[in-house]
Amino acid sequence: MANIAARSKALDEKAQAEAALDVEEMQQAAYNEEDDEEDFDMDIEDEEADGEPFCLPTAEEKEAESSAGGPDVHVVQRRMRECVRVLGKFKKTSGKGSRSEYINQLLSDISSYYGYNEFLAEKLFQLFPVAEAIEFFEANEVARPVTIRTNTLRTRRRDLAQALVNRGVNLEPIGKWTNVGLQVFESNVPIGATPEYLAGHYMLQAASSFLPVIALSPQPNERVLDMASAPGGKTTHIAALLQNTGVVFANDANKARTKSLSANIHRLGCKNVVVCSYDGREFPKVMGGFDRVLLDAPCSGTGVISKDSSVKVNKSERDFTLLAHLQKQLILCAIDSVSPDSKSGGYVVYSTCSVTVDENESVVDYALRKRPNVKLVDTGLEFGREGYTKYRGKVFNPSLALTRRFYPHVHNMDGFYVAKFKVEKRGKVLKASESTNESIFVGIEEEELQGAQEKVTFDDAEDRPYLEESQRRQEKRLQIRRMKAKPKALTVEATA
Ligand SMILES: C[S@@+](CC[C@H](N)C(=O)[O-])C[C@H]1O[C@@H](n2cnc3c(N)ncnc32)[C@H](O)[C@@H]1O
Repeated sequence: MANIAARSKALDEKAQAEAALDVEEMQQAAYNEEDDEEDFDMDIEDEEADGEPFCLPTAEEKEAESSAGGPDVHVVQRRMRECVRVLGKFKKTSGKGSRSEYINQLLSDISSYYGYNEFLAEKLFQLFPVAEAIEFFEANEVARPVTIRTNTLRTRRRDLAQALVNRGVNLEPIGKWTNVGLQVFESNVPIGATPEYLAGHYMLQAASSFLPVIALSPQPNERVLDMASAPGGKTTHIAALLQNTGVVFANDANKARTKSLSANIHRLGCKNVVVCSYDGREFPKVMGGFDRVLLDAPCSGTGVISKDSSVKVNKSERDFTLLAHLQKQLILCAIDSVSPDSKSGGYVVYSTCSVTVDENESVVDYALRKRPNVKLVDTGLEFGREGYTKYRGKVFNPSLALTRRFYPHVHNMDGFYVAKFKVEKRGKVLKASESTNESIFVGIEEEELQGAQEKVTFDDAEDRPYLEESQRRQEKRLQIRRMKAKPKALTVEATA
């Protein structure tokens, strides 16, 4: 009896959790609807003028599509547009089928049209309201502007711009937020082989890559660790901001990649850099007490798909789990490598060129929970969207709003994420209260904390429910797809 009662309680709890998720999905749908209305008014009018009502394809139509080697590109385009329109106006459209049927159709069309595996298409789709998701996928098909960073150790931006203009390069400053960046519109010469390039007057660097270093804001004479640094775009930027004073330890676990790192350091005339090759998780045992640490973490690269389209098909759920695991270990080591007694610093910047929440907010939130002596601070960046404080049932520390997200379709730069932490003195530890998320000071013995911090452990149990939930949902979707793929007569028979 006790067993039955326990099972029934568990089932009730599960049903409650599912109901809560449904409410969340409906809220998200309503939010999407509000957001989509403005953008899609034009399309709606166009389609209505056609007078052709839109229906999802039947199982027979889909079978015909797949036996013809996949759907016609124009059919897919129209269907995506229609699904976005229907989803944007879902309550007002008396279309056949449920919201999830339209979403499944749209996801399947996004995968085939843009060439993503279904898992990644869905993961990225979930980040945005429906219409915006399409803008994101579209932006990934277009190359970002070519940008360069002036190496202020060798020249000034004005002089560099003049020298390049004289060679037939058409360029302009990137924007007010950087005083070293130039955007190249066209060039008569290969921009990676000009005499100025060879003389180290600039670095060919994506605009988004400037952001973590601007947030880090290294000050002259500081000791800085760049934990994952090859090929050195950010290391050389740090060295320049230090004006060749202090010291930058440029580390990368991949020894082969330290060759290009060293080459860039020499070309750009950085005299304050020491190159080393450790697994980042060995810090601070190898060396600690830094004023600032940059962790530009190894990531899935979902922010740079326009540069590397292989990401579309080669990333699985397991990759994201393993990457997040590594990122969580690295971020704790980065924090522990900072000296809380630093007079001028005491900061860690965490960045990725990925847009997924697993690799960004989840990692930062984890660090806040595991290291009560750190807090998030303003990145100092003038633009970028706020990081998520809630995402698909996960609730993060409210201070995650201080972190910044950058997107190709919004900022015309690679997708990027930047978070900045201040590391406090360990004797006076900031601890997030579990119930309120408010920060309170609690005294923790220095030794106790050191002991707790020596071993970087990873909380596998924490991610398990999310993995299980995602697996359950994936199975449910597959089931729906299988049912839809069955011939109609059979489906009727089975349900009768
Ligand atoms: C995003 S890239 C760094 C780009 C670099 N910061 C720049 O601006 O040029 C990530 C780097 O992390 C390195 N890496 C991967 N695992 C690592 C680990 N466990 N410890 C340190 N570095 C690691 C990779 O070799 C790769 O060079």
